Formats: sequence, C-alpha cells, structure tokens
Amino acid sequence: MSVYAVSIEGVEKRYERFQLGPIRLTVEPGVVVAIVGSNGSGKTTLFHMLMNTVQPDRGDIRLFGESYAEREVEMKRRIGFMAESSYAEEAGWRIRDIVSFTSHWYPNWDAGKWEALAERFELDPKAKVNLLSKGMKRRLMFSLCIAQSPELLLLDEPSSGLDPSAWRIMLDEIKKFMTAGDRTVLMATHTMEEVRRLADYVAFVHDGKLLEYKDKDTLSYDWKTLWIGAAIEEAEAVQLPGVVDCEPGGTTRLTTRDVSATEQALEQAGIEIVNRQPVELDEMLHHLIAMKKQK
Ligand SMILES: Nc1ncnc2c1ncn2[C@@H]1O[C@H](COP(=O)(O)OP(=O)(O)OP(=O)(O)O)[C@@H](O)[C@H]1O
Repeated sequence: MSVYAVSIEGVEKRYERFQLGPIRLTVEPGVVVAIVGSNGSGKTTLFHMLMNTVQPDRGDIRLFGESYAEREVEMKRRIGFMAESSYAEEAGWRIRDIVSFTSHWYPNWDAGKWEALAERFELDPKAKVNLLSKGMKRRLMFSLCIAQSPELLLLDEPSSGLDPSAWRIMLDEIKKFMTAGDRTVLMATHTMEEVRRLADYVAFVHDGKLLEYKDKDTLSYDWKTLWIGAAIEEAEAVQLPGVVDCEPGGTTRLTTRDVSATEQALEQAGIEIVNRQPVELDEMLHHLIAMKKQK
C-alpha cells in the first residue's frame, strides 16, 4: 500500500473560544484536495499544524508517512507552503534576495522554473518586497512555492488578491504541477470555480469540524435537486432518505445528498420526478452547516 501524503488522526486544538477537531483525514498522493469552509472554521489553523508551526493538543499528523518529531527539516523541504499572510516582508529585501534565500533552503530548487514564472507573473527581481501590492506578494509567494519543486503544496486561499489574469496563470501552474509524478495539493479556498476546475476531493469544514470528505465526482453524483409532481408535506419530505431540504409548491423541490436512495423511495411511493439538477458546491456547504446546527 502506498504511504499517505497526509495523514491526520484524531487531531484536536483548543483555543479559548474555538475548538478544532477531532479531525481524521487521510490523503493519498497524486490528488488535489480543496478545503472549503466558512470564515473561522479552522482552515488556517489546520495548515499551521501541518507545518508544525502550531502544535495539536491531541492526535497524530504524518506527512509522507513521517512525523515532525523524527525529521522536521527533511519533511519541510518536501512542502511548499503558501500562507494566508505573507512573511516575505523583511525590511529592505528585494525579490531577488528572497529568491536567493529560498533557493538555498530547498535542495530541489528550480531556478529556470522560477524565472519563467516571474516572467509570467511580471515580477521584477529588483522590486522591494514590502512595497509590492497584495496581489503581487501573492504572485511572489506562489512562484516561490512552485520553484521549490515540492511533493506537497499547501495553499491557504491562494487566489486571495489575485487579478483574473494572475488567477488563470495560477490555476494553469497548479495543473502543470500535478502532471509530474505523485504530487499532492491541499488548498483552502472560498472560490468555487477553483474547486470545480482543480479538486479531486472536497473537504467541507465548519466550526472546527470536518463535515464531509468525498471525491468531487461522487459529490456531484450524490447531490441533486429534484422536482416532483406531487405536493407533499415538508415534514414528510425530509423523512425521505437523503433529503436535506424541501420547498413545497405546485412542484415540490427536494435537495438530496443521496440521489439513489431518494429516487428509490420516491419510486416506491409512486411519486414521479419531473426534473433533476446538480447542486452547487457552496449550496452543499450551506446544507451541511444547516444539518450540523439541527443536531
Ligand atoms: N493563536 C490563536 N489564539 C486564539 N484563537 C485563535 C488563534 N489562532 C486562531 N484562533 C481562532 O481559531 C478560529 C479559526 O481560525 P482560522 O484562522 O484557523 O480559520 P479559517 O478557517 O482559516 O478562517 P478564514 O476563512 O476567515 O481565513 C478563529 O475563531 C480564530 O479566532
């Protein structure tokens, strides 16, 4: 069996007003995982635990089958981490200084790759980092992560602040990154288009809990909006297997997270389905949060 790129087992972190976990999540190498969740759900905290800059109170984190207690430096050299906020603002540093500093730290540094990316992103090596705009800083951070040639990319809201053209380049570069071998990406994002275009798996998180972790194709198969000819009571509809929401009307609208089970139950009840439509990812998150609140 291949070793997991990321293995999170029973991880918990408590702050005064926030509890993360317990979280269990394993990611095989070679996939893109999108972490989708509301503000303050713990995505950044999770990334910092994956980078060992925040220590969990409980549980075990392994990357490439190894733990930080054993081989911290070697592990970090295999990871490209794009933090939500930039650290590259040391007074007076120019882009070329950061590039030189970073290149010494990463044995697989690809200078040609960085130069090509700098050209695509219009980064001037002579520019002072603390004077760059937010978007230009994000371009720089992303280009550094890619040029490190990591096996695991951890991207915390990578598109935040990017203009549409830089955003396209970033998506293109992530796709290219994934074509070479068993590389893995974990990215937190609020941009559903990114999830649609890049993700193999989606982890929905809210208030420190993992609500759902599934491959994207299964999610889009399982979640459907169904319109049925019969007018049924809302209370009755939400008893149907898989149904998470019901809007009664002339044609009743049902949202299900298990379309096969719902359709079977409707068929047994002799109720005709007049229309089916996919459910958007942000709608899935909305329903999962509502279900959690009802519990
Ligand atoms: N060092 C800390 N001390 C106390 N509370 C903290 C600390 N770091 C984070 N938190 C709290 O943990 C919660 C989760 O924060 P986190 O930044 O991980 O969320 P997020 O999902 O990344 O949010 P966003 O989408 O807004 O970036 C928040 O309530 C935050 O205030």
